[in-house]
Amino acid sequence: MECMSEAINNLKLAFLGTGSMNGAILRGIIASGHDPKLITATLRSDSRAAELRELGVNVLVGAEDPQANSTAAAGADVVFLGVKPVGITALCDEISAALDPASVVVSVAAAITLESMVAHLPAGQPVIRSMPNTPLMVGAGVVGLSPAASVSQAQVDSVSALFAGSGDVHVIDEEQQNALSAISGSGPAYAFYLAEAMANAGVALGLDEKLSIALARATVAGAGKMLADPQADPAAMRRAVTSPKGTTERAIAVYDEQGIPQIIKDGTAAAAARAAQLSEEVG
Ligand SMILES: NC(=O)C1=CN([C@@H]2O[C@H](COP(=O)(O)OP(=O)(O)OC[C@H]3O[C@@H](n4cnc5c(N)ncnc54)[C@H](O)[C@@H]3O)[C@@H](O)[C@H]2O)C=CC1
Ligand SMILES: O=C(O)[C@@H]1CCC=N1
Repeated sequence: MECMSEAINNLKLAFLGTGSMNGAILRGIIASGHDPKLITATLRSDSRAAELRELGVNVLVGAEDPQANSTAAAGADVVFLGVKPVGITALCDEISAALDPASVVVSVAAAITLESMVAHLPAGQPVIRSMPNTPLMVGAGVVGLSPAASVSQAQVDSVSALFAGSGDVHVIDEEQQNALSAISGSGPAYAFYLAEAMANAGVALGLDEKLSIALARATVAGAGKMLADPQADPAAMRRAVTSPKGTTERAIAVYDEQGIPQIIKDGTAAAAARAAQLSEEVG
């Protein structure tokens, strides 16, 4: 593992389209010790360039330099594609001539299949479909990786090690990507939604809004920290808070009666179905 961390420490990285998701991966990788001087990030406009430059990374802005993505990709060992799904194949076309045959292309886009990327990259180019999540930026993320047949085990290990400094890595069959996306890719939004709903509920119970937001935020964050233990059992932890004939029991009974578990199933099924639909539309 020490050898692997030495090997990945020298990798040159390119982040093409450095918005929320690529920005979170980049921050996680820097926080885990990667030299920012080995990283080049591109943006379409310069509105976020200053904050990226403050991290010590090289920033190229497409509006000022039409070659920005190709320049960043050239000579990079790993090239993260972080634009919206609809822009991924065009970005593959744009950078194809600049890519080194040994560079590993890692797409973070929902729904865009390996097959569609392979069709827009040079023959045999190593490419990985990934589904990360934004908590990577605080070292508490999750990512699912699905490598194409062109990717060697050593390359899978390198990309896994890059992510492993800031989160859990799961190598999965591509068929599972839409389901993983519905749970861990979108999942941070569900936790934030719960915090929002709890804050609003506190206000309805008469709490001051600022206090209610502070309570909801710290409670969801604290519960998340407890869940971070790999041995944590969410059901057992819920039961530990739920005293027989106590207050929590009443709340959970209402949630069960109103079908919250089924509602969560329906929501994640809708997210996975949307990914499949997006694959048809743009993949
Ligand atoms: N936001 C999230 O939590 C997650 C997002 N994703 C995936 O990440 C991808 C990006 O999503 P977000 O980061 O949320 O969007 P975003 O809009 O925050 O970031 C996209 C960035 O790409 C830039 N961009 C667009 N076209 C470009 C081009 N041709 N060259 C260089 N830069 C360009 C935009 O200016 C923007 O900064 C999507 O494909 C999405 O499916 C995956 C998992 C989670
Ligand atoms: O909402 C989306 O489409 C992306 C993929 C998972 C999280 N955000």
